[in-house]
Amino acid sequence: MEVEALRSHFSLLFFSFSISYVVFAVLVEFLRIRPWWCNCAVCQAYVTSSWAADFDNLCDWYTHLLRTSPTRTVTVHVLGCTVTANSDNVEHMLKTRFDNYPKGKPFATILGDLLGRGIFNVDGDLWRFQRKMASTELGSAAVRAFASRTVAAEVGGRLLPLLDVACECGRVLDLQDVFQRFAFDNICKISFGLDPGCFELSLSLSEFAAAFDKATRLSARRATHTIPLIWKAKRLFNWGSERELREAIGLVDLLAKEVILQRRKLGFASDQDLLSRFMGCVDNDKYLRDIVVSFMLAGRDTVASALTSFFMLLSRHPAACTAIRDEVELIVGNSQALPSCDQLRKMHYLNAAICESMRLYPPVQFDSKFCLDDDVLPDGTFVRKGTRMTYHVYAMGRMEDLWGSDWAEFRPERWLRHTGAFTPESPFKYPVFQGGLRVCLGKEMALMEMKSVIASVVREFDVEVIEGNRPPKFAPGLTAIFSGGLAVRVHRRKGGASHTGLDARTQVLRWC
Ligand code: HEM
Repeated sequence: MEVEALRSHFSLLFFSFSISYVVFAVLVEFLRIRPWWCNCAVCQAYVTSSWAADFDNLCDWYTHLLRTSPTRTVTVHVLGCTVTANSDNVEHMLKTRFDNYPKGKPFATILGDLLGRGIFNVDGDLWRFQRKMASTELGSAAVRAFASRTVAAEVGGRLLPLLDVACECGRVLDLQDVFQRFAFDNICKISFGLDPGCFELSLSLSEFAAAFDKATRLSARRATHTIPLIWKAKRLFNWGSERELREAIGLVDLLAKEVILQRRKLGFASDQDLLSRFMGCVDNDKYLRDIVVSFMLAGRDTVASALTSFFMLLSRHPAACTAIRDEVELIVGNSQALPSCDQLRKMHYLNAAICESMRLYPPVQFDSKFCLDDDVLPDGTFVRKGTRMTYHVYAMGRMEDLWGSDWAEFRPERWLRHTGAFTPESPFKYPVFQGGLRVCLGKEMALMEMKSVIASVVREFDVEVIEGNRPPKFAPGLTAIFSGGLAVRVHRRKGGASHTGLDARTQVLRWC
């Protein structure tokens, strides 16, 4: 009887606590500056999703809004978000008034379950510590050389043999999936000193990859709610998408745990990879898990997305493909060896083609910060304290005032001087790798990785994109992933070397 009474007391207590929490959260939500309802045309189009009648992707709708705004800045009141495609505003946020535009607490809450205290999700000392460690590591000559050897081994030992096998059996490949596996292997080897082939996991790597995709997609979805209380309540009661997210993050945790375990097994004191360095000064496994997940996210989807859209564009621009082949032949000659780092550095046209492709299809389509104190942007827009301030990279690559009237054309030449030398653009006009104090730390590595893949693949294969002229549809998420992937058929070019030795076939099996 006493147990029964205790149980009903406990239930009552839990019930009252939940109700009080919900009432408290509702109050907090309503006291915020953000209106939860707004009749303006932009907010109505957002709330009712009527934009979808005219645009394939949300990013295309934002591009249209920003193009028609005289300041290239718009506000979506129901999201408490100001979006800009104005390069002066971007410089203001990322450099001039960096301290007024941190990631902020709301962002940390939205991505907190997935990224925890990893570099993407923190400000202040936690960010400075991780940035210092990572930039020392990724900037060192030894790591650059190691990264270049690793990428060459992945290209020669796994990627090219896989394409060979696909050629032989006339198989249709999802190129996006192939590049995700390739980029995942690379980031694990370079950042953690581990080959995913050695992981001892209860599920296959593709099941973990699917969980990773789901976790990023559902985390990003939180930011699209006009009333954040909805996802917070769902999380509290472990309902629907929030339950799915919790399960997916559970698998991501298992994968990160395995990475840390393997690194410990192999010993980390003498190793030079990024994770070993962090392990030398961090003894908190949850913090190490957050660091591992952030680097997986940084290195896998961004590079895979950039390579996938590159091959999609190349299939529509045969002249650019010929120009890349000519450049590779001129620099590498008839040698069967993969291009070296020095040779890749000399490929100016290829560099230009990659930048041009990411102008139209940036892997990170937009990025947000939070305004700490009331501010006025260079274009005169007033930004109230607590506003989410987003710079829209995808829209910026499509602005006539930034790129000229031929902005819609894929034209690598716009990045080349008359001498043929590559000329970079201001990172605030082209914030594909962000700019200012939090500029991407993996930029050079990513460019080397992409050049190595493209130079090696176009030399030996023709990549035919199946039904390649449809505009791509992006899956919602933190990076630009094509929903449905990119279906291709690969054909070996005359004189292309075969990579299908027995050894290579065994390697390929892991990716099939
Ligand atoms: C094409 C490939 C890539 C693109 C387009 C890209 C783009 C970006 C962008 C836009 C940010 C800013 C994100 C934010 O603050 O919210 C960023 C940050 C970062 N990226 Fe990359 N990235 C790429 C590849 C890589 C790779 C391969 C690494 C590998 C190590 C990497 C490591 C990082 C790190 C550590 C940061 C955080 C910097 C900080 O907050 O101080 N990225 N990247």
